[in-house]
Amino acid sequence: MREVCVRGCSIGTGMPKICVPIVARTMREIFSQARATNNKTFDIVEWRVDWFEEFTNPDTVRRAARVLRGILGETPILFTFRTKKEGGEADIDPAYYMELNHIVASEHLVDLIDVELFAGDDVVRQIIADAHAVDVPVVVSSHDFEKTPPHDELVARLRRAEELGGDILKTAVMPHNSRDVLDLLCATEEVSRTSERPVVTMSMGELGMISRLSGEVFGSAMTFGTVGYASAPGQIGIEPLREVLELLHHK
Ligand SMILES: O=C1C[C@@](O)(C(=O)O)C[C@@H](O)[C@@H]1O
Repeated sequence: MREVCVRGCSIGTGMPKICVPIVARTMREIFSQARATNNKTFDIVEWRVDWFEEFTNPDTVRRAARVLRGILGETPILFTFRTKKEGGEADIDPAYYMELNHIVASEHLVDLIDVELFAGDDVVRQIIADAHAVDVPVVVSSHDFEKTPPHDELVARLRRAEELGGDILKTAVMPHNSRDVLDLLCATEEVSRTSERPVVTMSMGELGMISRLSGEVFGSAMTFGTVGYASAPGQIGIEPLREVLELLHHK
């Protein structure tokens, strides 16, 4: 399916969906960042749990997820633990990575989960199997905060995410020149045209900002925008983001 639907939000059709990251260290910050999104127009919230200083306690994670749900209502929640080597704030033991994802998916505390492609095939397969058993779709993601790998490598990573069973295929990379941005856009166009799954890509930093705006043209189904707090370089506020997405929207 080229479309993934969560709480009525279709990822893979129409305008790219806007996802707002929550990058909070404490319960209080989770509360205030979530509240700040109320009355704003966007589609999905990504809870970047690697920022949460109590992520090692599953009960606190459960409690925080319930707080989020209480504030966000029907807004879909994407649960993401981003490890340091992929640009995140913390590292996690693979067994606990699997356990945490299993808890939030099987208890339906969130609507989508993110698993890192480079966590290793066995870990990725297990997390996907657990999530699919309870009908929770999985984003399989990869990141390079240093550079943009060559076109063929970008395509290979997205295809591998699909082979492993990912429902959404995602990659974020850092450009050093405009050619790198074009490579990312080319790979996005190619995979989105030929794969069975929605693709989400971004070229980071200021140079790559165009890729966060042009998803509908080149085949990226979701884009990350901020309500005050960015989780990666090059993200812009959701209001200007939405204006440009609407401008570029075609039926
Ligand atoms: O993987 C991604 C994409 C991202 O790195 C970006 O560049 O917008 C932001 C992260 O929060 C998210 O998990």
